[in-house]
Amino acid sequence: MDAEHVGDDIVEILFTEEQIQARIAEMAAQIEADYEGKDLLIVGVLRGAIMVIADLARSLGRHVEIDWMAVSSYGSGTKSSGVVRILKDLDTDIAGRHVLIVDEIIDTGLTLSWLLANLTSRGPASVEIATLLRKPEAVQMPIDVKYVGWDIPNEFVVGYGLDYRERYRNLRDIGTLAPHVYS
Ligand SMILES: O=P(O)(O)OC[C@H]1O[C@H](OP(=O)(O)OP(=O)(O)O)[C@H](O)[C@@H]1O
Ligand code: HPA
Ligand SMILES: [Mg+2]
Repeated sequence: MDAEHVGDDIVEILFTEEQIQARIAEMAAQIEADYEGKDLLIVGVLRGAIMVIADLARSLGRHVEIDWMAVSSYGSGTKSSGVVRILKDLDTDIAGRHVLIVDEIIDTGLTLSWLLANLTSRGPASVEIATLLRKPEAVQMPIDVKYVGWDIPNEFVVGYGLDYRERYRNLRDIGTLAPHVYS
């Protein structure tokens, strides 16, 4: 039977709402310092990054433009398919712009290494990556990531934008899903 409450299938909370907000504020301070005097375009990776972008952008006390790309490599499962598809491209011409790609998780690295190459080919002044979470043990495609919230173990996590079959994105905390949900 379906769980009634969004938190019902969470076995362990890894990061609470408060911890997430505090870490994002620290990342925002670092980004502000690094981009002082430069224009900044944040590229959010739909759909998982919606919460990070909403909170990171509001933690920045400076002007910032936000655009979105939708790519998908996971479909409905817990394993990357390795094939990245553009579902929605940027509306902005990024040539000559300082671009910061923001996502909520780097797992195998396939999505962001592909996106980094794709955006780099458009001639931006700079491209960097910020991610709230990274799984060092899962990486198949090493990438330079300038801003990382936390490195986490190789477990499937949900909440704060992260989904399993489109559910749990609206959980305020980040946690691990009970294996019975997907096994
Ligand atoms: O490092 P990787 O193994 O490539 O995994 C990371 C990517 O996978 C998830 O997106 P997903 O394709 O599930 O789309 P979603 O954001 O709509 O959930 C997540 O939001 C990252 O963008
Ligand atoms: O651990 C994860 N949880 C949810 N979505 C994901 N996409 C890549 N890794 C994950
Ligand atoms: Mg997903």
